[in-house]
Amino acid sequence: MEDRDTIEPIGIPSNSGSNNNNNNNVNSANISYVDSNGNPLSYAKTDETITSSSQLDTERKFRNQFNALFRKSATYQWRQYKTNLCQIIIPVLLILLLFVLQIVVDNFIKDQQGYRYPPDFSPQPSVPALYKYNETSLKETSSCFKSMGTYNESMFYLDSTSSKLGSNISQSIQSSIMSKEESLNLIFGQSFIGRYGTYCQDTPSTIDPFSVEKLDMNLETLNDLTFNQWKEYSLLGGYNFKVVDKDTFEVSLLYNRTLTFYKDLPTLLHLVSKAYVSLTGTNITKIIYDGLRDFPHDEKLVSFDLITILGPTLYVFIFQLPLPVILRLILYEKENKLREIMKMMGLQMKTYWLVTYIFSYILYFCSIMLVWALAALFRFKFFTLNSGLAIFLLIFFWGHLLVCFAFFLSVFFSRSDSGTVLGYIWVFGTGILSSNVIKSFFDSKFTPSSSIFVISMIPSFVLYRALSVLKNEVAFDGPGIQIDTMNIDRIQVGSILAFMIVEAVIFLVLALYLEEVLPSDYGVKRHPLFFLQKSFWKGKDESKIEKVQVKPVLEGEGPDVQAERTRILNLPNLMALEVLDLNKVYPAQAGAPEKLAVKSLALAVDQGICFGFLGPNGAGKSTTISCVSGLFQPTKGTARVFGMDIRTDFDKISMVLGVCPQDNILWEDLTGEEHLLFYGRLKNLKGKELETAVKEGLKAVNLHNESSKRAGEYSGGMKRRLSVANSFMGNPKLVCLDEPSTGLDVASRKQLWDIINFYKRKCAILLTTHAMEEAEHLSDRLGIFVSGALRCIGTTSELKSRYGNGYKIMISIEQGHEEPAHQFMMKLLPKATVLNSLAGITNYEVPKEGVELSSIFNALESNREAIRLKDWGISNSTLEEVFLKVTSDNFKDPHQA
Ligand SMILES: Nc1ncnc2c1ncn2[C@@H]1O[C@H](COP(=O)(O)OP(=O)(O)OP(=O)(O)O)[C@@H](O)[C@H]1O
Repeated sequence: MEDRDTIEPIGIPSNSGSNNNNNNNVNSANISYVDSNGNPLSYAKTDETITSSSQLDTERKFRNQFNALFRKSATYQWRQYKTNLCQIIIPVLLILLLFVLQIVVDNFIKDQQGYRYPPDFSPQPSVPALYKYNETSLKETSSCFKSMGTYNESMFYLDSTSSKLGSNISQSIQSSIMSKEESLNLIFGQSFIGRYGTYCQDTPSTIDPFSVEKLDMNLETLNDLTFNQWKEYSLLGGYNFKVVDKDTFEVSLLYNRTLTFYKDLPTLLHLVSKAYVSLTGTNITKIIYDGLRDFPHDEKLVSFDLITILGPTLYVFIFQLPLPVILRLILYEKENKLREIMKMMGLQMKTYWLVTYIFSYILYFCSIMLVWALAALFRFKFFTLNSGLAIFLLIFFWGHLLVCFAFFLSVFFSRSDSGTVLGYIWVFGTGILSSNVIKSFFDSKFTPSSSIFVISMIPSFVLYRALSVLKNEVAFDGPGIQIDTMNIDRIQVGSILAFMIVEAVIFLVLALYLEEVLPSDYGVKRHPLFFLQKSFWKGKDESKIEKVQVKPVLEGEGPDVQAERTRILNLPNLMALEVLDLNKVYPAQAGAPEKLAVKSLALAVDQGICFGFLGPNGAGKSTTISCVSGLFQPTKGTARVFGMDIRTDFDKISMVLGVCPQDNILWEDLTGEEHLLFYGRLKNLKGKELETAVKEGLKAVNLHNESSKRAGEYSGGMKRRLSVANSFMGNPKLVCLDEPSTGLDVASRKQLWDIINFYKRKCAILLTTHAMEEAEHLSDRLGIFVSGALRCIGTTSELKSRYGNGYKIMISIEQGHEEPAHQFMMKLLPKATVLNSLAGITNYEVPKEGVELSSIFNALESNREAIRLKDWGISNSTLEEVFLKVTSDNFKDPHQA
């Protein structure tokens, strides 16, 4: 292992002779940025010198990155099988529930003998006239009519399309009424209603429904005619006038349920009462609507199609259920900064979004296809009568809208829990709203198309619209949507799908845009109008980028920090990292004012060395690393990695950057090996090279025996070692290690040091630590931070000699002889001061200047007996002392002029 005290810059630093100078007399002139030959100082200790960034492999290859991310996501999703299974099983359970409910309802109906549909008319309908419709019954008409109950009045039949309308009809009927015939019956065809009235117009009042010709046929013929022809002639309804005279008007109404869905009942009632009023004048005393009855129709079992009725309400939940799952998938990586670390290590965001899209869609698609298969198996009319193409198109396009909408929502959340909860609230909230409120807008003929348009802008509502169209077409024995009816006025599948596509595109664009510009905890954000900037479309114009020139002098900085500034202005060769007057201000947050975390930081890290960042908590070390690694955008100033600017070339930089952040950023469900494979692939490794790199990486951090264990099952120290191994994958040229040894036991820490020492020379390392021993052991150069600024910079020995307090001498004296021994020491070293004295052991501090170690050694050894000296020792200043001194509140740089 290297002795850090022997590491000096290449060339002879001009302060190297200052070790023996009196600290208080050292001034800025003693610390220089040039060697004895006047060349700028270089500390580089690399195996392979890089002279231009073009020598580096900075290309982000889409194929490799897609492969890396796809494999990682596939493995991750596979491990998430419990969540994914739930996602699939819940809709399946809902379908099963619906199926079971239908069975229960069917059984209930079967048990309720005498129950007839529809049940909720008032007054209650009379028993419908039933035809036992079959070949035999048609032939044996007389027996058929027996089943028609008490219906035995004569009827009048009218259809305006028939030639039976005549000018003398009115009189004929009028006279029939006036002659108090027992009963009159009229049947109207659809064209009659269509011609004379609709619900909202006044026209019905002008109609005289008695202007009909009395049909000369008996009841049987009439019923036969009604039964066999109501479909053909589109008969809407009829009247059975039971009592019609000047005082009383009693009528019952016949309706054609199949044709009108009861919609025309009010019109029919309105027509007849108006006609009666106009016929008889105003002296009516009684109008009795005696009842309703169905047209004669085929005998069939009364059924209640619960599945079709409840379908859209339930399907709107089922089709939306993947939303919270997708949100969780996206927000897990966002919350745990996994997305940011992938970005820092080179991942292109377009690849990230593409792969996330594919996986989200697959999740959705699998679950919905299973629902479809199951519902078809159970013969749900919604899925069996409607055209398969219409259902597929709905599933296909809704999936895209759902995923894009999830992307959009994810922008506004940083925690996966809150996003998932909102997802569920959204699914159930909009589901309930759809079937209770929105339904009436879609069902009503009077909702303006502009309102339909606005409502359909909400994804859940456009889904409901599509589902209810499909449902309407199968309800009441409808034939379902077929390919040739998909775009008819009532259905408009095309326009609904178009809505979905347009919305999907809008939400996707909005999501990607907001991700770029919306302030968030991490990441570099763009100007809100970035898309108007030329550079967005045509690439960056280097000449337009503000040049950052390091200030040669900054007031209040010590001479070594200033010398570093001058060195940056006269760099000897390409640096692994140049930090150029970097400032970072954290904006004010609730209750807390804005914080200047890094102040005009200027330093350079040579190739192949380890540069240590020391400083108390909150000094700005992590912030500096975060700016260099692209987690935060600097407020002012910049940094260059191998000459590439972090403001403009981060895409390239990320390919030669390795980052081990302060927290372990890992996928709990991926193994150590899978982590390394992912980062290796991301950095363009493949085949044997990748395999070897993974093996070596795992061995280096001593995880080779735990390589197939999931990161979530690792101990804290193992996770830390894996984070370090991740950062060194793929031959990075600059590695940022933020407190890598936190939480490691002594053995692991020593092992980590070996790793860092192993990688040194292959790449430059930026190391923050609170362990002085570690800093001393690993760092070729050190900078001590206080309150966001560098207070001193240099090699360990330089710092010790500049800021150390001198030698420490310890003597151990036999009991009772302490005083003469102390007198002896003060005579030998008049400038010595006692640090502490206890139980015969006294510690002295002696300034270095004017002290010769050999003379102290000789004096103590030759007087061992005389002063009753049991033991003694001498040591240099420690880095810890330097640190405590430099970071103390009342520190005044003794070298400052
Ligand atoms: N996201 C943030 N928002 C606001 N202020 C922040 C944020 N992160 C850090 N700070 C503040 O910036 C200052 C520098 O913090 P930073 O984490 O860089 O210090 P550090 O030297 O790394 O400390 P430590 O040794 O404890 O990790 C601190 O005062 C801290 O409170």
